[in-house]
Order: sequence, then C-alpha cells, then structure tokens
Amino acid sequence: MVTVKIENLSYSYKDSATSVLHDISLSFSSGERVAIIGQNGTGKTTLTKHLNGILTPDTGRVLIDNVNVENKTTAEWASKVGYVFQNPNDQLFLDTVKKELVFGPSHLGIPKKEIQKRIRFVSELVGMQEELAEHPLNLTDSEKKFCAIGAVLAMDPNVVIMDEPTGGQDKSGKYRLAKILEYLKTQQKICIVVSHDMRFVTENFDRIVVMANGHILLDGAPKEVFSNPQVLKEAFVTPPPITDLAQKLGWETTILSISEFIEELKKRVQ
Ligand SMILES: Nc1ncnc2c1ncn2[C@@H]1O[C@H](COP(=O)(O)OP(=O)(O)OP(=O)(O)O)[C@@H](O)[C@H]1O
Repeated sequence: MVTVKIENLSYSYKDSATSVLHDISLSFSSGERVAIIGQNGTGKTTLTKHLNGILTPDTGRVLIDNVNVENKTTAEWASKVGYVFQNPNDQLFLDTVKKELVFGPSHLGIPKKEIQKRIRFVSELVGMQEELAEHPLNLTDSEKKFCAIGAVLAMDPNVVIMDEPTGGQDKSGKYRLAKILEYLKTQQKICIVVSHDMRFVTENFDRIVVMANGHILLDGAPKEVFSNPQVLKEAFVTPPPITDLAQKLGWETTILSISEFIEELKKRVQ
C-alpha cells in the first residue's frame, strides 16, 4: 500500500514572473491509474516533478506515505517513486539497454540474483528482451521510451510517473503501454501519466485530472470528466472523436468507445 498527498501546492519557476501551479490539492492511493490532461504549458509536468523532489513547492507540501518529499533527495526517493521523463534522451546515459536496466536496482543495493530476475521480467514486460545488448542511441524513439520505462520499473517503485509515454507510439506501442499499466495495477502501484492522447486516456485510466492554467478543473472517472464538454473546452481538451460525435448528436449518455456507441445506437433505433 502506498499513498500520495499533494496539499495546497503552489509553484513558480525562479526566472518567471508568473506562477505555474496554484493551490493544488490531490491525493492518490494504491492501484490507481491516473491520467493528467490539459493543454500545453498548463503545468502538468511541473506538477509531477514535485512528486519525487525534482522540484520543491513554494508553498504547500507533497507527502508520500506521510513523509514530506522535501525530507529526502530525488535519488533517495528513486526506490519508491519512479519518474519516466518525456524525452528518454534526458534519462538514458549508458551504452547498453541492459546497463540502463541494471543501473537503478544495483544502486539500491539489490542482490545480483534478484537484479537478474528483475531484468528478465522487466525486459519482457517492456518488449526489450532482444535489445539488451543494443546501445540506446541505436534504438527507435519508441524503443527508447520503453527502455526508459524499463529502467524505472527495474527499481520496482510503488509510484510510477510517466510523462507523455504515448508520444511517438504507434498502435502496438500503445498496446504495450496499456499492458504495462494493467500489470502495475495488479501490483497495486500508483501510476500517474501525463498524456495528450484522449483515446488512450479513456481506455486505460480509472481517473482523469484535467488541468488548465495551473489549476485543477475536473477530477473523476473518465465518464464523469467527459460529460463536461463546456469545462473541457475551457481547458482546450478535445474529447475522443466518438465522445464528441455522441455529444453533437445530443445524446445525454457519455460515450467513450465505439462499442458503447453501437450499444446506445441499438437502443435508440429499437
Ligand atoms: N525550467 C523552466 N523554467 C521556466 N519556466 C518553465 C520551465 N519549465 C516549464 N516552464 C513553464 O511552466 C509552464 C508549465 O510548463 P509544463 O511543462 O509544466 O506544462 P505542461 O502542461 O506539462 O505542458 P506540455 O503538455 O507541453 O508538456 C509553461 O509556461 C512553461 O513554459
């Protein structure tokens, strides 16, 4: 079990006159898959960087299992809070995929045998078992993302944060990501993902947090969130096309998938 609590967090970058995050309060509990959405520059990445101490709040605090994140360094939080950067080039720095996967757990003092076991499992989970000897620079952008995810999962953190993992992923990449999210849920991890891919978000998350201008506008289950087209418009969030179509047809039921659309259509023509 793990808990994350963000209490009245406000933040502005030192070189900026304007505040990025305004009095944000949120909490997450074990097994939750949460997507944070909202237009570019609204503070999603800035918010997630507070969860392992990359950034420190101006006011307010973040508690992981009731411990203030500020009380430890980012490196000390690594075993508990895994952070996958938006750009894998900001994260990968070794000359083989295997070394990237081994680096985290070996620095945590995990015994060699356990590390080997983890690498076998994680490399399969992220689809990198054939690329372990490759230099990360030789990987495709999609593979680099999975390598970066694998490097974080190899530390077995209870909180996993991924910034834009769907960026540059094709259908099979998104399918693999969905499988990873499913696995993390079975392990009761908290998984917080920043994404602009509304279809991926509606299909794979239990909860969606909508941000605009450093504020939380909506926070709830996908159906609840996407039943607020006016508020989403304010956040410059475009619902998945199928949801949009149903709303334009004037249906009160919030539709999130093609199968739901067909079911609703059948009811209406009967
Ligand atoms: N290191 C920085 N120094 C100064 N300002 C920054 C820095 N990083 C981000 N910002 C600014 O803070 C605001 C929020 O940025 P942030 O990256 O958190 O938004 P975001 O919602 O994650 O955007 P995106 O969806 O494009 O990733 C933006 O105005 C951005 O220009």
